[in-house]
Amino acid sequence: MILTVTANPSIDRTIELDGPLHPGAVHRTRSVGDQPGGKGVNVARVVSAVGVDALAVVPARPDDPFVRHLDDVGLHRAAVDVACDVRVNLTVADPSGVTTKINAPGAGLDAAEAAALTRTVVELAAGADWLALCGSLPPGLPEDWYGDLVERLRDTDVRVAVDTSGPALARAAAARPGLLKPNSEELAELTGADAGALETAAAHGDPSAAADASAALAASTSGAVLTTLGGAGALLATGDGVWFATAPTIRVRSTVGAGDSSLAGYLIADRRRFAPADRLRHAVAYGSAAAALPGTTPPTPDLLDEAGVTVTRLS
Ligand SMILES: Nc1ncnc2c1ncn2[C@@H]1O[C@H](COP(=O)(O)OP(=O)(O)O)[C@@H](O)[C@H]1O
Ligand SMILES: O=P(O)(O)OC[C@H]1O[C@](O)(COP(=O)(O)O)[C@@H](O)[C@@H]1O
Repeated sequence: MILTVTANPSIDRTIELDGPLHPGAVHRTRSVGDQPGGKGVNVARVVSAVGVDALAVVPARPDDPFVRHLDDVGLHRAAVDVACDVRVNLTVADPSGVTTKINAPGAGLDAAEAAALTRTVVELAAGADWLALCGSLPPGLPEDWYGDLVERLRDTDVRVAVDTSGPALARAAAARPGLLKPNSEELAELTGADAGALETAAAHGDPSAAADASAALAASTSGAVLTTLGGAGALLATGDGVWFATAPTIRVRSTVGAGDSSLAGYLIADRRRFAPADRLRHAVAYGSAAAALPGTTPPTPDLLDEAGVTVTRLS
């Protein structure tokens, strides 16, 4: 079973415009739709769509509209009761595929709610193969919440993956999780590299700077590092080597949830005991399939273009 934790879930509201977004202008919408979101929710939706058991832990009141959205998509969930409303995150998508995200900070958890969330995660982790700790932390959870969970679960059978950003990512990386899923900006935050330069060089066929940074991070955690590079593809660094995969050519509809789908693809492939190059191929195929879908829609296996992904071993 793959257990995901979304400490700061969201209702993802996608607004599709009929033309390009111009700050200060009046726009007309082509469509507006809501989906349950937050990184761990997205990972669990992709994993369950292939028939692998997934359970999403979220803090949410039973009568929160977010829970109704989860039920609508049939996701198995463990909702920890909290007082506040789940946030609404906005995605503004223009017809050319440019997406602008506006994320709210999220509702605060009080000390009792935070303790209940931690207890639930630790209890459920006992029955999981992977625990994916995903997304930003809401007010009320300390920056080292993910790092503490990694340390607390170190001597158990569950393997822990972390996909977050900022100080929570730095703390989690220092706790040495089994898998980290940074994008180029997060890799840059952790290693001091220039994010734009990493992604641009990789897009021009030179992933060496991102590969070196990923390998250094993997060496410091003794785990795997799956670095996604947007349209340039992704890298996998482990103690056994570094692999680079290009992304298939797609028509981008919404990149929201693309990174989460990459992580899900990697976990699905790991559950199937694929070799590293094929875990990476799967991750990229899932990420790109998600980017070709509107809003936060999770990709299904029939949409994967694995043949369009070229994997090269770099070291
Ligand atoms: N323009 C694009 N063309 C093809 N694939 C893309 C594009 N943008 C993103 N992807 C896919 O989505 C994955 C994750 O994207 P990225 O932007 O790095 O993640 P995050 O959402 O975490 O920032 C990439 O590795 C790639 O497979
Ligand atoms: O927790 P954060 O960092 O605010 O991000 C939450 C947002 O990220 C998403 O999980 C999408 O993530 P990715 O685009 O990185 O895959 C949305 O569903 C959600 O609105």
